[in-house]
Amino acid sequence: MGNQPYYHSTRGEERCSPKEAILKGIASDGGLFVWDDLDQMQLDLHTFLQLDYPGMVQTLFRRLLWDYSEEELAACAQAAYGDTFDDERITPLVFAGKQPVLELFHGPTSAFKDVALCMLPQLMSRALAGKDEKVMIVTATSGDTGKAALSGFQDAENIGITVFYPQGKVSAIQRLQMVTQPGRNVSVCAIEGNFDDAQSSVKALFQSEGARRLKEEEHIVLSSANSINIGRLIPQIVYYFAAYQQLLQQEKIQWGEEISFCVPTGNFGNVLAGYYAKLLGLPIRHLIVAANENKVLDDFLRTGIYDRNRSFHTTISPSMDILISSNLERMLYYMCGKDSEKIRGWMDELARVGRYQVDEETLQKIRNVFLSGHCDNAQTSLQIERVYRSCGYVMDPHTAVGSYVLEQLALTEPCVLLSTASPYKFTRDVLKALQVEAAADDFVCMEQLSELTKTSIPQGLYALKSMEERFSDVIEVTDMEAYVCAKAKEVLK
Ligand SMILES: N[C@@H](CCOP(=O)(O)O)C(=O)O
Repeated sequence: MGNQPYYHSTRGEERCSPKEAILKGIASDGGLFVWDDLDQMQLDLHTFLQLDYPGMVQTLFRRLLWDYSEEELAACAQAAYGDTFDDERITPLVFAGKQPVLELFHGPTSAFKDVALCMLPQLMSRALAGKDEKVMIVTATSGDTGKAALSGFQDAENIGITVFYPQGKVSAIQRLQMVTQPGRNVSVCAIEGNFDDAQSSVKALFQSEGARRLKEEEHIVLSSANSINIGRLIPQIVYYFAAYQQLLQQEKIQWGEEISFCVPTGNFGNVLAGYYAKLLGLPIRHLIVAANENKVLDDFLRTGIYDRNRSFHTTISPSMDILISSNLERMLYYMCGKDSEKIRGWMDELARVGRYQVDEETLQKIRNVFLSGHCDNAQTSLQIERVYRSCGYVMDPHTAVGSYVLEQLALTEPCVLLSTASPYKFTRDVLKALQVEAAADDFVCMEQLSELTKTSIPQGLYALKSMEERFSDVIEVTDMEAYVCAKAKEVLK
């Protein structure tokens, strides 16, 4: 395979081709798949930035997903981005006053997850083709991934999907988006616990007796639609380049000028994609990790100590209510000199005592790129209001967290704020922030917000009004393994 990137576990030797890594989702030792030569595969920016969005996707994937044929990549790009987004730029760059904002929510479910989850099912189906196996996708969500994954995998051949969300800890619209999902191969279930409980149990499931038996007896393998799967992560790299391209086109920056990105962060997948874009040659100065009250990452970036032993806060930016940030492991891998033993040690400590401390050299390298800050609920609301009053731009609470943190840092270089979801997914909290008395009905709230701000309600969200709720299961975390095994047999029979 020459210089082709073989993916291997952050925690050891296990190696896979791209298709195998996508099918597996997570390595057998619990680590995440990475490729070592990422920083030696710089893209030719002059050529790359001339391409349209699908062209950038194909060029990048040709490098990183080398076992897909040209025909497969072209078909994947067409299916994912042909006519699924409501803006032909896919991720349009707009301005809130002087602040550049990359809107990532123009896909079918109105969250940034769509950019990758319109693509992952395409990649997964082609990786599965010709195999005597079926795949059960198991996904944990704190609100946005779940719906985007359900929508992307709906009725995919030989693939089933189960989504677990924390009961009472997602927005009303996020819940409705999931529990009304059509499709013969989908299931949705609430768990008694928080996102971390769901995600940890999903990871453990891959090593479980249930998974072993599904594979042996039913030829069903488990995979993931979370950003632990490299097939989820790679499509997200592209929009960092798209942002740079649009800034150049709008003559806001000079060719080669370094810029920064501010990323509302929970599971660290989105901001990690930005780091990968940097390693691939995009002139990025800083990546800003913006946290809500669950500020485990902000504390880590300040002290080098990752400590999840703290209270879990349920906030108005629920998709970021996370204390175990999975993809940090991949960033640490690159920053600590690609030392799997170190990673294994830190991740073992995290699992055993909920805490680890990185060495000073690694921390310095990290802080050279990553800055951070946090924002509480009250500041989030105030920020939504302040931005709206100052320039008429209406942002969702996650984007507002980023906006607040960015303002606190007062950087000198141009910085793009990533807007991760439509405000209409969080209408009640946005109206409250704008000092409007919200109606009891969520769809009237959408109309109120639309009237007030003269913005359009995303069709997919308003359509929920007439959709039937299909899923009402609520289970204990300890029952997740049995639930997935039963659903896999049911939907993939
Ligand atoms: N913020 C996410 C949590 C899962 O993150 P992912 O990027 O790893 O899928 C959500 O909204 O579900």
